[in-house]
Amino acid sequence: MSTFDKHDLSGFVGKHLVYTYDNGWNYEIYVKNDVTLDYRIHSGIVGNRWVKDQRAYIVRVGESIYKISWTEPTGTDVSLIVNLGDKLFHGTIFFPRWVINNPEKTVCFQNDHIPLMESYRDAGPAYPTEVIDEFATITFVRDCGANNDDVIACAANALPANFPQNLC
Ligand SMILES: C=Cc1ccc(O)cc1
Repeated sequence: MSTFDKHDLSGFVGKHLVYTYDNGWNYEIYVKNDVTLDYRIHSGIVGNRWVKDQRAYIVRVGESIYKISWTEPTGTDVSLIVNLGDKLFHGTIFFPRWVINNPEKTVCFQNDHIPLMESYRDAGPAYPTEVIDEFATITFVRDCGANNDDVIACAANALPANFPQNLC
């Protein structure tokens, strides 16, 4: 029997995190509410891609441990473990083959191009899936409250050079 309320996401909703995967890819997420996240990619094969209002499954699996999973209009599937207590993060990204072949096609503010992303997904090729399975180091965490549209509001290449220090 767990000692915490697995339905209570109040310790996670509103969190804004910046983290770097062990492969060097730098990412950022904002947990907008119980079922939604925004994210921005700073570097890696799809650096400068950003997304708002991605629907996600968000669950609490430990005192300060959460899991976020979703499937994208591109056909990319993602599952993240965020262990706030130990500042430990792990991500698994399941890229369809077409994204690996042409990552630049997904580098945009996705919300403005959903039908295009779905058409790429449907055209494929989907397989073989490329699985990226990496730990990450959380370098920045803050609380921004729920449903704050100012947290992620531009591409990474439009941020000030001192980001995220300018937010403290
Ligand atoms: C493909 C999106 C994505 C967003 C955040 C993250 O940590 C990994 C993948």
